[in-house]
Amino acid sequence: QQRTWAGASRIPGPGGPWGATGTSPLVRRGSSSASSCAPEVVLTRERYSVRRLPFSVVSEDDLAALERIVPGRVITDPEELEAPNVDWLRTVRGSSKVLLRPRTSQEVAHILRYCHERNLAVSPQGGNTGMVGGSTPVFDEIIVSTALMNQIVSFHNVSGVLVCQAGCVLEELSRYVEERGFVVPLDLGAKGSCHIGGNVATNAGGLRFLRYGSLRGTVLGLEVVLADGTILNCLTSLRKDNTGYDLKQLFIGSEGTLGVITAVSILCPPKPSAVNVAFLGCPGFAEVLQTFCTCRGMLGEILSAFEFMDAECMKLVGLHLHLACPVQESPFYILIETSGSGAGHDAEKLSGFLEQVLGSGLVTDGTLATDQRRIKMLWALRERITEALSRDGYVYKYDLSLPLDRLYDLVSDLRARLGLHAKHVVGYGHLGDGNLHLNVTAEAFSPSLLGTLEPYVYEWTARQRGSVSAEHGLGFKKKDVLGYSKPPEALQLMQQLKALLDPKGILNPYKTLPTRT
Ligand SMILES: O=C(O)CC[C@@H](O)C(=O)O
Ligand SMILES: [Zn+2]
Repeated sequence: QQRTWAGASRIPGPGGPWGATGTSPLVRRGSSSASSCAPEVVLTRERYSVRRLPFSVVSEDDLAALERIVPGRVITDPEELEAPNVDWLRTVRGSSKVLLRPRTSQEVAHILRYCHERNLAVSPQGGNTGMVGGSTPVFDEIIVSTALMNQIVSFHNVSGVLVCQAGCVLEELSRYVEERGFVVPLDLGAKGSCHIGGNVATNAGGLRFLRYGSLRGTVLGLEVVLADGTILNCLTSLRKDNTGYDLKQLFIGSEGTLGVITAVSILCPPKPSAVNVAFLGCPGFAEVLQTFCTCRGMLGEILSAFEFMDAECMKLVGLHLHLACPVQESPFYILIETSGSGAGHDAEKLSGFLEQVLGSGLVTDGTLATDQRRIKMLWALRERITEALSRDGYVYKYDLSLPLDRLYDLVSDLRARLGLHAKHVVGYGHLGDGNLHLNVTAEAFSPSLLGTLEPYVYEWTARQRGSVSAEHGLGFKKKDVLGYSKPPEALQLMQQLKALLDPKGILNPYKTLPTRT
């Protein structure tokens, strides 16, 4: 099986779940089949003591009926079901016995109509690259995979509007529109495996958020199949359409709990002709923030990414991925990307900015890339942190929105609090969006370490009026902490919307909304 990370690929070697150790980008997010030496993942229902809801159990008659809906695309082979039952982080595992591969929205509609009637639970699945266990079943839910729904429907080369099925892989869409002079307004480390439908269902943020904003703005229309099999065709390509409630927003970020997204219409901006990446070393977090202010002031409209990582992250990408630090060792590193339409103009602005931050001591060392190969190399240091962390052990992940001036305090605080109980406590993320990725690694999952981290991290975040999930969603792992970021009235309305759209609760159960006690 081919495994890819950020577009690069290789065949897995014998060296463990991530293949042989080496220098190439090896890991495909979304496939946890890995090699046979990978330790078994504990069943979600056991690790988290979940109670199965009273759904029907798939019978032989059901299998025959489903076979009539998607002939030859009903998968029941336990070996083939292993990977889709486990998340790519290998932290949650369901026990689904059936995976379906529809090709069309009509087939999805037939499947859901049938499951609704029979009270069978469904777990929609795209690339299975999420961070919060949102796309893997918890018990025996039927997995409905979008893998074969991978057709581009249309692309308009004046407006840049792309319409495609939900199962298109992000990187393939990027390649397609780039050949036509546009870019997809979304980019993330899992681009080689994630599906656009899953991206929209989770309202994925990613690396272009600072420039192009949320999918809530760039997704123009959606086609969604509701729990009872109704096809809701809101697949408009209009930029402006102020008629009634904006129903698509309900499904963006609903993680497959309100409907299954089957097609999307997305506005692609023109491809910038001049791209530069600067990688800088900073002496402290205060200087990182100062550099951000200076950068916004001096680069203005050409700034397209402002990412940061701490020294621990750099240590881990060096240790596990053999990526070399391109600048002098520093406590913090910043990656700045500019995207514009005039190479000369952008270069002039950038050199003025670099002169300023180096001269004032905000930055101690830096390197600049203008060619594709070096740009990719610098981005790899930031994009592949997740992969390096996964090789370090069990990873506790927190994805927080915090006020910029307090953004790193929680990392330092936890490092002191956890001491030797953790292997590494790292902080990195989309600083330009106020989004911290706080990750803690340990040799193995431990309930006591989890107890030290939670609810501490969530309480800390709530005190700052931050968000307990900036961009990864809630899925299975974070569903019970929603109340730290939303008031009880909002939670209640969410429950009511769920009951309205999915009265039997068959769509992605045990996800997004808190367990009712
Ligand atoms: O692994 C994580 O915690 C973050 C993953 C992703 O959102 C990123 O920004 O690299
Ligand atoms: Zn991120």
